[in-house]
Order: sequence, then structure tokens, then C-alpha cells
Amino acid sequence: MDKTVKLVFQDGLEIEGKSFGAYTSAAGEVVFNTALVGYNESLTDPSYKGQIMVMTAPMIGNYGVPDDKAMIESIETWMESNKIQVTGLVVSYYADDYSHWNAIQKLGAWLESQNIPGIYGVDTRMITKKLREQGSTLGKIVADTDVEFYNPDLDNLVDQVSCKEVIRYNEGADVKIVLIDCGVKNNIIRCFTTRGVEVIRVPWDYDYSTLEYDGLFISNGPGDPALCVPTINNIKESLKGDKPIFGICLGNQLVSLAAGASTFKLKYGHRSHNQPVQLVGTKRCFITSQNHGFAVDDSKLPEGFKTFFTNLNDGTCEGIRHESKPIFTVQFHPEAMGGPVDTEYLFDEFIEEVKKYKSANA
Ligand SMILES: NC(=O)CC[C@H](N)C(=O)O
Repeated sequence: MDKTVKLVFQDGLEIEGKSFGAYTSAAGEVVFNTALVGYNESLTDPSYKGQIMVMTAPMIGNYGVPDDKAMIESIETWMESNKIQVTGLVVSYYADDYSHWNAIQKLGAWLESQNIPGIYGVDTRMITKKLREQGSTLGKIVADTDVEFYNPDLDNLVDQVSCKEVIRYNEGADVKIVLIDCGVKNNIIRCFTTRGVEVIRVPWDYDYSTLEYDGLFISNGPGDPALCVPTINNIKESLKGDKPIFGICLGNQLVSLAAGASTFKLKYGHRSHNQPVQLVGTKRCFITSQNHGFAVDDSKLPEGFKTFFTNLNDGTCEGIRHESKPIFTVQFHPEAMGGPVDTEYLFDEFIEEVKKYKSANA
């Protein structure tokens, strides 16, 4: 029989459930994710650092966990980074039995191996309604010992998840892209490497100005974008130049801040695989994968920039683009993993721009 644990919210609400994964206590921001699949990818997405993820899909764990051995060294894995990034996991029904062609272990065993607590047997719909009404809130999974509440928005999480030194992929390829790693998901790197470009992955606060490269990409990442001051300052310099710039999620927020826009915290964020976005100026809608708690305020964008996409659920900004330069960024995840691949074409458009820039400046 699994041990009893509690999910405790900052407002005092305590919900009892059963333990799976590590029997330990942990605190963070409680957020909900309505994706039906993709728990392995979501759990290893560095943007979830500091968060306790409530998955609303009624059954989690039924397709197990693939081999994670390669995670440490390589991007050629089933995961999105080299470890589980969430602080804790909350599910309704945890399936200990699993069946999938690439699964080698149970979700609970994997969480346990990385000391991450899970709680099941709780009403995730009730919790989600609470978070929607009150907004994302702090909470903790309490096992044997109590822990303090913890607000991840006050910490520089990007520094904790970014690489520590420069890493090159496809070294020697003709077209070179600097990728600022604020907690990059592996599939973003894969989306570049499979398109044949060299990726120069640099730490979040690295001065890349002396490197030889043709285009700049800024990754996703955890926490409050306003805390990434060195990155924002580096991007400010890049915005003065002509090299193409592309950013995803935190990357969108950082380019916007560097350009002079502001960001704000959404009430409960967007975390799912079915967020509809509209390409501004058209009637085209794309279904996108999302995971963010902050958004860019596009009511007053700096001169030269306009809104690129808009969220059709709540009207918030889903990206910006420059009116004359090849600079565009999106709040959603064109690399998916998991989720729909409707917008993966944005990688092709960016690389096209980078090639154009390179041949014009050869
Ligand atoms: N996935 C991301 O890059 C998230 C960006 C930022 N941390 C947010 O929550 O809005």
C-alpha cells in the first residue's frame, strides 16, 4: 500500500493523496498542464524548473518511461534535457503497469531515481478549477517532513539550467547559428541540426559578440524573464545589427524586453498541446504546444515591432516580429515535443533568412 502524502497550498488547503515516485517533500509553484500525452517530455523540459505540475489527463504513467541513459551526454534521446526538471508531479490515476514499445521502466521508479515526489489519487479537476480561479499559487507535496513554501519567480533559475560552456553541434557546417541556452529543450537543437546548420550553444550570459555566426536564436527557459539581465543586454546589442534573430517562449520574452517592451505574469499560464494562435493579418489558425506563465504586453510594442501571433483563447501576445528586419519570435513551441507540429515551418523560415543574410554578406 502506497504511503499517504499531502498537497498543501499557500492558502491553507490540504489535499490528501498517495505517494508515488520519491517519498519526500518538495515546494514550488503549482501549475496545471492539460496535455493528454508527453509526460516524459514535459517532466524534462527545463522551463518547468521550480514548478509542481498537475496533469489533468486522467491516467498518467500507462506508457512508461523510455531509456534515459543517453540523457546525460547527448541530445539524441527521448527526453528534452538531461534530468527531470519539475519539483513534483500531481496526477489523478497513476498507472504503475505500463505498455509501450520504447518503455523500459515505470514512471514512479524514474521519479524515485531522481528524488522527485509524485502524488496521485487527488481530484486534479478540482485543483485545476482552483488554479484557474485564484491563479497559479505556491504549494508543496508534504511527505514525512514539512518544508517551507518556495517561490521560483524570485530566483535566477536560468543560471541553474543553462549549459556552463560552449557546445557545438554539426561543427563545420556552412551556416552557423548562436543558440543562447536559457534552458533549451533538446528538440529545438534537433530541429536545427536536422536542417544541417551548425549550432553554437552558449550559456545564458555568454558574450557571443566575438564568435563567427550568421543568425541568433534565443531559447525557452524557466522563471521570470525580467531576471535575465545579462541576456537582455546582449540581445539589445544584437538588435542593432542585421543578423536574423529567432526566439521561442522565454526567447520571445527576452527579445521583447531587449526591444523595449514589457512582460507580465499571466493568471494561470498556458500549458497544453492545443492552444490556438492566429497569424496576425490573416485568418490562419495554428494549434500549438505551450508552456509559459508570463506574456509580452503588446499593447505598447516598441517602434518597428508588431504582433506576430495572437492567442485565440485569451487574446494575449504569442510573438512579435520586426517590420523590416528578419527578427521574429514566438511564445509557443514550434518544436512541439510533445504536441502538434503545425508551426515547425518557422525553423525553415528562420534558416532561409539566415542563408539570405549569409550570401548577402559573403
Ligand atoms: N517555456 C518557456 O520558455 C517559459 C518562459 C517563462 N519562464 C514563462 O513561464 O513564461
